[in-house]
This record gives sequence, structure tokens and C-alpha cells, in this order.
Amino acid sequence: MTFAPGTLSFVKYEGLGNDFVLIDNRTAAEPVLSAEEAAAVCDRHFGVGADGVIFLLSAETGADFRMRIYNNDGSEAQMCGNGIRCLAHFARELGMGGTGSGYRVETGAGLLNIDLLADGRVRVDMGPPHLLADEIPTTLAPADQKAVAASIPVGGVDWRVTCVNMGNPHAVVFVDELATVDLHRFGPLFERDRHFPERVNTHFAEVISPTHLRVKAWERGAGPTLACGTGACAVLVAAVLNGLSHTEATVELPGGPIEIRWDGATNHLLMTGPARKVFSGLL
Ligand SMILES: N[C@@H](CCC[C@H](N)C(=O)O)C(=O)O
Repeated sequence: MTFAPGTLSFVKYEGLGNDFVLIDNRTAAEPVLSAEEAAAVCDRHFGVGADGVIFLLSAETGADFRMRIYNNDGSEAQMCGNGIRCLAHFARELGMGGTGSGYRVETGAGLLNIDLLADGRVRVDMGPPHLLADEIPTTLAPADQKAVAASIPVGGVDWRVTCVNMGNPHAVVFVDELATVDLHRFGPLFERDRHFPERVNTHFAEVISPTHLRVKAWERGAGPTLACGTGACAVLVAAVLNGLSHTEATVELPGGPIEIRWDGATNHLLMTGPARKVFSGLL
């Protein structure tokens, strides 16, 4: 720990119930908390309680700032959709000047543009989806091919899974009735299945209509969360690839709805949703 107890300030934010401890880390090049400390802070009984810790760092390549995230098990992820919306409001709260009505952010998924909308929501250009098995990564298809509706036996059930990387890896499974899926049984089995060498975020999805998808997520390194922004993008992409939805849809998560559009001109995913400050404190 590189700070005296009771001196490191944090702000707690949530995006659709996916909650984070946010730290202004601009005075140091590396996160001020180790992976173990981040996991301890996330503990819901002995810590602040959160799905992850997100650090706002100075940019390295001329963007407005840089983002790094630890899941609540202490593993580092490349990107977080709900978290980056929270970070947009946090940067505004810190009085940071930006680019136009938002910011340009360096993430593990590349340079992303975020916009604070007049109604308080945040729109994020999440970049393009990566679909080749090698890019996920998964061994469910040959390295240079997509894993779309690929067969995978998990927990004694033969599932059909579509894999999408949004900076981080996602497996999407379409089911007839979401209510019947035992998330706590199958989520951990998918996360550590041998076909996903970097583990995987898993989403069970029901198609309500071509513009309305309902989803439950089991996140890599965080377990069941109320929402996953990168996952919502992955679900829309998987739905389009399987001929199940339009390129623009509302993705309904346990924490609320989020709007996702797969833009044909740029091949980028656009995510629009809320972010809210909950409280602040000192660690
Ligand atoms: N909740 C996030 C994703 C956080 C990272 C994920 N658990 C991973 O390890 O890839 C989101 O909103 O995108």
C-alpha cells in the first residue's frame, strides 16, 4: 500500500447496478492499489463492496486520460463498459477538460470516445467487435474463423455458444427461457472451461423481439453482476450473427436497460446508458 491509512479518497459509482470504486490515480503511473488490495476493497463484507476498482490515470498517448480496471477477484480486465460511463462522470466531477462534450480514453481495448449527453446518460463508442477464434481467445473454432453457434458441452449440457471480443472475451448463449437458467451453476463452469484460455464472461440471452434482448451475466473475475456493458455489446453482435436481432436493440439486464447499436458504416458498437455517483470516502 503506497498511502497512509485514511488518506486515499475514492468515489463509489454504479452503472445499472454494476458498481465500482473509482480512484483518481493521476499522480502515479501505476495503480496505487495492488491486485490484492483492490480485491479487499471490493469485498462486500470486509471492504467497501464493489464489482471492481477503476483507476483514472494520466494519458500516455495524448488522450484525455487512461483507464485501468481490476475485477473483484483482483484480476485485471482490458475494458469495462459500465465502468467507463462512470469514469466519464468522475472526470467531469474532477473538473477535467475534455474533447468536445466528452473525453478520449486509453483502455485495454484501444482509444475510445465517450460523450456526456444532456440527459445525464453517457454514449460510448466501444470500437469494433473482434470475432476470430484467435482474437477471443477460444479453441472452439480454427484460429482464423468465427465461433458462431459452436457446440460446447458444459456441466453435462450441450450448449450453442457465439464468441465475441470487445477488448475482453465474451461467450453468448441464446436460450428459450432465461428464467430457467441456473446462472450460479453454469456461469463458473463456462468461466473456467478449457476452451477459453483467458477465462470468459458468459451471457445467457433470451430474444424477446428483434429489438429487445434479455440477459443474465456471469462475469470473469466478478461472478454474477447486475449488468455488463461490454457484454451487452457482445450479445447484440451475437444476436445479429445468428439472425436473431436488428443491429440496434435494447438489452435488458437485471440492473436495467441499455441501448446498443452496431453501426454499419464504422463497424463500431455504440453503447448508451446511465452512470450514477453513490457515495465518496477515504480508504
Ligand atoms: N462489467 C464490465 C466488464 C468488467 C470486466 C470483465 N469482468 C472481464 O474480466 O473481462 C462491463 O460493464 O463491461
